[in-house]
Amino acid sequence: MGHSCGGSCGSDTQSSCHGADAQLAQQDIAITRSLGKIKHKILVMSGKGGVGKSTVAVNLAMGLANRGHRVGLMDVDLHGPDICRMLNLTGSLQPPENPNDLVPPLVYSDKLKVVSLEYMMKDRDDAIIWRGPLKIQAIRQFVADMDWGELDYLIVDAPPGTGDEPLSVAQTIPGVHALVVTTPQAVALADVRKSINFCRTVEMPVVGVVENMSGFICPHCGESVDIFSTGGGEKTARDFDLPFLGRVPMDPRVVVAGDTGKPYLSSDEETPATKAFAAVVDAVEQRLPPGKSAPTLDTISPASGGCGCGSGGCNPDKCDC
Ligand SMILES: Nc1ncnc2c1ncn2[C@@H]1O[C@H](COP(=O)(O)OP(=O)(O)OP(=O)(O)O)[C@@H](O)[C@H]1O
Repeated sequence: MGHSCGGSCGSDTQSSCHGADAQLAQQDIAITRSLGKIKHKILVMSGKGGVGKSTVAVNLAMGLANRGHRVGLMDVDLHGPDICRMLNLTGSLQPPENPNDLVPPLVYSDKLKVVSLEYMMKDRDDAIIWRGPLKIQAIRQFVADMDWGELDYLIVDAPPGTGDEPLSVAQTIPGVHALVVTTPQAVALADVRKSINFCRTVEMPVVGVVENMSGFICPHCGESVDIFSTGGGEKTARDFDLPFLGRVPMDPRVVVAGDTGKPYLSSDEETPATKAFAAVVDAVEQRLPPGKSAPTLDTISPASGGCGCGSGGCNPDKCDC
């Protein structure tokens, strides 16, 4: 009969516990190998569902790729993976010829590669009912197995909230920065503050806040109507001493673009929404320049003295106030 392992792995036997440790260590090596040639990794987060996180992720990826940067887009939203639909990508991931090789992502264009956890489902309309540890393991495996090659940016779309998926990404992808998407109304802003505090807790630097669905531009008279109010995202960014990356208005063409699988930024049309998305891309490029490695927590989310005091948390290692 086997004896219980004294560690925290919950394994029945010491040998299987050590086996699991070795497997995790192997996976860590594979993750480092898979992510080693990627300059910047950005996790697109939101406190609340339906605020346009996937829309921002797709258009950010598209905008960066349009400027000639090599971009990867990874959908780890197990419960509602939308990225492939938004890009009209219908292919499936092909296993490499040599089973020891990494899996090539789908190719959207020569500058944009895409993978989605959707490809782990037998039927894309199936609902996923997985407990936390299984989700964490799936995300680790997914990151470890992908052959991204050299990239300037990897954009990761996670489900809303501060659950297992964003936590797994924060813990699995070294050097990842969060980009927080919100809408301007008070209920969304309350949730976004939780997201920012989550980032502080897991020590994930925040590249900035985007306020989506900020005003509706009437297609008839061109006047802006503040359906969900406006300016709340910018104020929240200011309150937390974080960069504000821009405000994207509501535009029915954004919905059509997502539903028909043509990212809005792929159109040549100049509208307030395309200009706003382009401004967000400018801000990301400026804060995380493609030719440079990622700045540190202190430079990206400056707080008083760099310690976070007065803006949602204090890191005692850095605090001398
Ligand atoms: N600026 C915008 N103008 C008009 N519609 C928008 C805008 N941004 C997003 N939408 C629409 O809002 C809906 C929700 O967007 P999206 O799926 O990107 O949100 P999400 O936050 O990723 O959702 P989920 O919580 O399900 O992951 C979609 O129909 C999308 O087309």
